[in-house]
Amino acid sequence: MIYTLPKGSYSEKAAKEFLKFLDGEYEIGYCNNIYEIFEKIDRSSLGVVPIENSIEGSVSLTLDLLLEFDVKILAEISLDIHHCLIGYDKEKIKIILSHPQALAQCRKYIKKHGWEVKAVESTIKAVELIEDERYGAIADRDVVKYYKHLKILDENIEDYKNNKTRFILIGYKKVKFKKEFKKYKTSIIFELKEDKPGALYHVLKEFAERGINLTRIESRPSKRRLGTYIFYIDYENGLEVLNSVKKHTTFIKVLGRYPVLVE
Ligand SMILES: O=C(O)C(=O)Cc1ccccc1
Repeated sequence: MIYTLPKGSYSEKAAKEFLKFLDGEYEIGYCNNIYEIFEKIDRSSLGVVPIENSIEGSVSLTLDLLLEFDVKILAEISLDIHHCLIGYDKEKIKIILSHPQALAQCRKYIKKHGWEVKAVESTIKAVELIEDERYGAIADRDVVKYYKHLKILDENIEDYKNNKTRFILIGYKKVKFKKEFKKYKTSIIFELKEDKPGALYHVLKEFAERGINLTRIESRPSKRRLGTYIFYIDYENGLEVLNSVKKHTTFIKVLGRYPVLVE
């Protein structure tokens, strides 16, 4: 099984993209939300979740769950995301529903129309909640194949061009791909040992001195005390810097070294 968000979701599109590269047969299992995907994955199954968008930034729930669950990141792909307005009659819409990421990527468009906003757990949940012409949803154009009573009322409504979302393949088992890939990334989570000037610099210095390119660095609340953080770093290629980083941290979690299948 490969678990993802509901049929017609962007995450399902990403799961189908991963399956093109994966060795072996997988049935797609549909979950209502990202948390459920992490809960469902076991030693023999995989999951696909969104992790970062070019307009809105990281999917913080995914980042938090990567710390909470012992899953590994096995691969990543980036997909172009073109949002559509789905419903009955654009002129009669009062409330817009969608996943928080989709709402944020269309913030200007929504504000221009003065609509109320309701965040739900997926773009497909949003489409399912369109009770009457007062409601509109932001989702992929293909959803009207599954919800034939609804129409595409507007297209490419995202606020900025080149809107891309990075999706990760997650699981507990090693997977085989149908071909070799050149570009690899490693993702780690760590907490700084000391809260003093230069503490983060000393970690970054370990990468800089080895000429290792960081592709992402982000801090998330530690959830233990206001003002204390954990850090997420993605960097190109290998694991060789980890022993040097470890001495500056209270803990370090290696999420995986994995191929970038589609940029
Ligand atoms: O709800 C979906 O369809 C998802 O896959 C989550 C999402 C929402 C907006 C952009 C990318 C992924």
